[in-house]
Amino acid sequence: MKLIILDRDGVINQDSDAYIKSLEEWIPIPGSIEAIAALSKAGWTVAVATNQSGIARGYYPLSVLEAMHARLRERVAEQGGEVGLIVQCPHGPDDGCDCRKPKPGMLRQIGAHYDVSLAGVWFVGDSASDLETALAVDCQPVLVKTGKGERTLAKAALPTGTLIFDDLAAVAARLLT
Ligand SMILES: O=P(O)(O)OC[C@@H](O)[C@H]1O[C@@H](OP(=O)(O)O)[C@@H](O)[C@@H](O)[C@@H]1O
Ligand SMILES: [Mg+2]
Ligand SMILES: [Zn+2]
Repeated sequence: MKLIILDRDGVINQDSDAYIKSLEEWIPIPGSIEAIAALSKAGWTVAVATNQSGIARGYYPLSVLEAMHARLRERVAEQGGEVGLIVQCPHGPDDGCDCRKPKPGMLRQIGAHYDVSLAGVWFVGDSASDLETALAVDCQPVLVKTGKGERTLAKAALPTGTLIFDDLAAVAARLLT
């Protein structure tokens, strides 16, 4: 099974240090919707694993988060593709949950959902915690320079073997060649 797992904010849509708090603030990164559609039309299953501590912080309700994910599915479907399982962690940093990245609970949930091994599965993120999450379950860490990606690159050495791309469109182009 061709499975790829994406972080959301900073990879699929623009991110903000003030969180993405409304449907209006949910703005796809140029090329990302098309990349997801192209991958899915080529037989890839595209899943999403996203921290959403804004829920626990009371910045936006679950209904707004669900509206954002419905919009994502809508936009990809308009391009003839589809989005697979979207898993979110609504908890805060102090809630001690098992799903908040860099804990790998969401990736494990995706692997179990599709009944596949996560070994070598590309996990595409923009932050260091995404890369850490990938390593925890033997996924292939992939960094994009969108969102917080440039900051992640500048901050510290990346895990050995991390693949680096400008954006999700470049990730898809590599996988589809
Ligand atoms: O990149 P993903 O996982 O899809 O989502 C990240 C968001 O949940 C938010 O995560 C927050 O981190 P804290 O949750 O406050 O540590 C901040 O980094 C925000 O800028 C960001 O929008
Ligand atoms: Mg992110
Ligand atoms: Zn959680």
